Amino acid sequence: MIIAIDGPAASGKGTIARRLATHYGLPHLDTGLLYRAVGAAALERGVDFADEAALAGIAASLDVAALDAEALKSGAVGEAASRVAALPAVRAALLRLQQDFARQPGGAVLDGRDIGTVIAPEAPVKLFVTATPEARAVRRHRELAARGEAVGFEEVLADIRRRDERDSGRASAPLVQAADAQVLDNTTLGVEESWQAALALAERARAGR
Ligand SMILES: Nc1ncnc2c1ncn2[C@@H]1O[C@H](COP(=O)(O)OP(=O)(O)OP(=O)(O)O)[C@@H](O)[C@H]1O
Ligand SMILES: Nc1ccn([C@@H]2O[C@H](COP(=O)(O)O)[C@@H](O)[C@H]2O)c(=O)n1
Repeated sequence: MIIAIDGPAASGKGTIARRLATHYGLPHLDTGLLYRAVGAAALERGVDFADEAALAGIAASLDVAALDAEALKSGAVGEAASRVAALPAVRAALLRLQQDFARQPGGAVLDGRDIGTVIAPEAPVKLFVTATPEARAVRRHRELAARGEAVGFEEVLADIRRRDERDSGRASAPLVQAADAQVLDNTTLGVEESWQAALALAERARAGR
């Protein structure tokens, strides 16, 4: 069974995806980490963000087993990720890897922006997890503060809005709700309530209701 979870930045889709994976005993891929790894490498190596061929080369040679999720979660890397993710050649270089992960025997849980629309449109369970930009900025601000990143709330909110615009407005695999996705708006829900709501929606989709 493939479970596809999409949604904007800091909507809580990763938290839900991890818990669904544990609940159903499925492998999980946070596809945002792939774009973050390309963005981080570009920053580290000083690659021009307009050099699509060089960035696609980095994407094609990613060692997925070596991704350091913790190190890739900084605000600067998130911004770099959303810039490289707008480039069709970068997306093309990461496509097969994600599709193979989704289609492994027994299934998988993937979260990102285009899982239900591009990577695994055949997924029987599709959730689109969202919340207002303000609610998401509160979450991201708290998360960055816990990492020791001293950044103001207004800056985080502006970053969230900029990323929403870039992710939804790009021509290549934009962030968009799949027609057959179930929407979970967790603006007023805490982590536990959001998880319970997601599980109920997943169970409903599994039962074909
Ligand atoms: N319903 C919720 N209420 C409050 N905080 C939440 C909720 N869901 C997740 N969080 C917290 O918000 C932060 C972002 O959550 P998470 O990483 O799951 O979001 P995401 O959509 O996967 O983000 P990204 O787009 O960066 O991958 C985390 O610190 C998480 O613990
Ligand atoms: N399937 C995906 C996943 C991510 N992106 C881009 O990567 C950026 C970082 O993702 P996070 O989920 O870790 O925040 C994100 O802003 C997207 O631009 C993507 O395009 N497709």
